[in-house]
Amino acid sequence: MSQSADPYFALIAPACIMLFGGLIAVCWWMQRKQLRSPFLLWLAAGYVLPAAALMAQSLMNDAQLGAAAPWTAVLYLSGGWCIANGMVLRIGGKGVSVLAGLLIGAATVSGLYYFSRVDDQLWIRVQILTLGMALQQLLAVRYMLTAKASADRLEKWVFWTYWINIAYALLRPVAVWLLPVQEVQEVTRSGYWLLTLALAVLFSLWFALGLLACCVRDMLDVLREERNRDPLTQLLNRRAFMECAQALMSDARQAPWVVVAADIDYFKQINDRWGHACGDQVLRELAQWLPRQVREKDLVARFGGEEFVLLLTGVQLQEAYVIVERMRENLHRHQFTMLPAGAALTLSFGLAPVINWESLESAMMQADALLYEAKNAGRDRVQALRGA
Ligand SMILES: Nc1nc2c(ncn2[C@@H]2O[C@H](COP(=O)(O)OP(=O)(O)OP(=O)(O)O)[C@@H](O)[C@H]2O)c(=O)[nH]1
Repeated sequence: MSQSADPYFALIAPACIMLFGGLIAVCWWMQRKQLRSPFLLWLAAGYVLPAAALMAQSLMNDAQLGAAAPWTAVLYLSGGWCIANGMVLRIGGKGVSVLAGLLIGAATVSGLYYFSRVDDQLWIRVQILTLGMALQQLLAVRYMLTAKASADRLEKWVFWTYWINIAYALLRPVAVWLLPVQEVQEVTRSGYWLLTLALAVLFSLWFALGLLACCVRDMLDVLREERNRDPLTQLLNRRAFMECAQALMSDARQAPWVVVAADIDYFKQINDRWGHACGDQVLRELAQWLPRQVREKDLVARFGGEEFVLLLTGVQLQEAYVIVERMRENLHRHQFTMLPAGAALTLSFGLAPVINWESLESAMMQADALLYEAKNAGRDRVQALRGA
């Protein structure tokens, strides 16, 4: 690299790697509030550190390369460890062993120190460093092999390109070794050498591209979730409820359906007596309790205030009435954490059958009207269409 006619030309590869590291760091910044996001910082470091080392080396002459070898190696090896750690955190692991990383690092740097200060051997240094980096990345393999295989194409891309990077890091020294060139200086100036180097950079960027695509996909998922969820309870909001209902009702095998309008009784008194924060906590807890009362394919949404809407799937109105009546009774026995023992919380319900997607809006209006009938009849009761 240092022998290049124009050393600044050699900065292109490390600049590209640095750019990818920077882009991954930007993804981390945008997702930093997500619990899982720190893995992105490790992956960004895994690109930035080796890129910095490669940049520095691109501007060095042979003597400087030898003198700086242990220091630049620390950057390369730390980068390899950061990538492995990021990969393990990404799949939900606790990270790779620091001790193993330090041991590999110490052994590699000692070898490099010897072959730069005691016996200056560029070729052996290159081999030792490549092996050290591959070993750092191999630390993630145990976790990756035990992780559940993902069916997602982007995840597969990231998984396999990681393997390709490790395999190539292990094979590259062998491939170069087989070259019929005796003098190391000739090797490092040969087109073949540069090709193997370019391939290493290419595989690494290919892997980073997959990672970035996953980051963008994850960000879009988060945005979609935020758009679809009620921020207080994390239940579906009205818009998402309608979207999900339309998708559900496009499958006639799921028919018939019943829409349920539910509203907390005297919720204002809870706010007034125990404070708005207590009211919020009651809403959150109720939002966790409601889905447990129905089946997984049923929809549960909060339309605002203390009003919830459910869409029960594959049930006649009579069956739905039994389900909701049981729900109403179960609620009497539920102790809300923020409410004093014995403080009752009740719901009033209105139920209306839904024939198809086109009739959902009118069924929701019927359920709403029935809910207010239930309120007027004394609350804590279930009101369904008479004669249905
Ligand atoms: N804590 C909290 N309160 C809310 C929220 N949204 C609406 N409320 C309150 O819910 C109360 C609803 O009051 P009302 O419409 O009179 O209904 P209610 O007291 O439940 O009486 P009925 O529905 O007639 O049984 C109001 O005091 C609102 O301020 C919320 O997100 N958090």
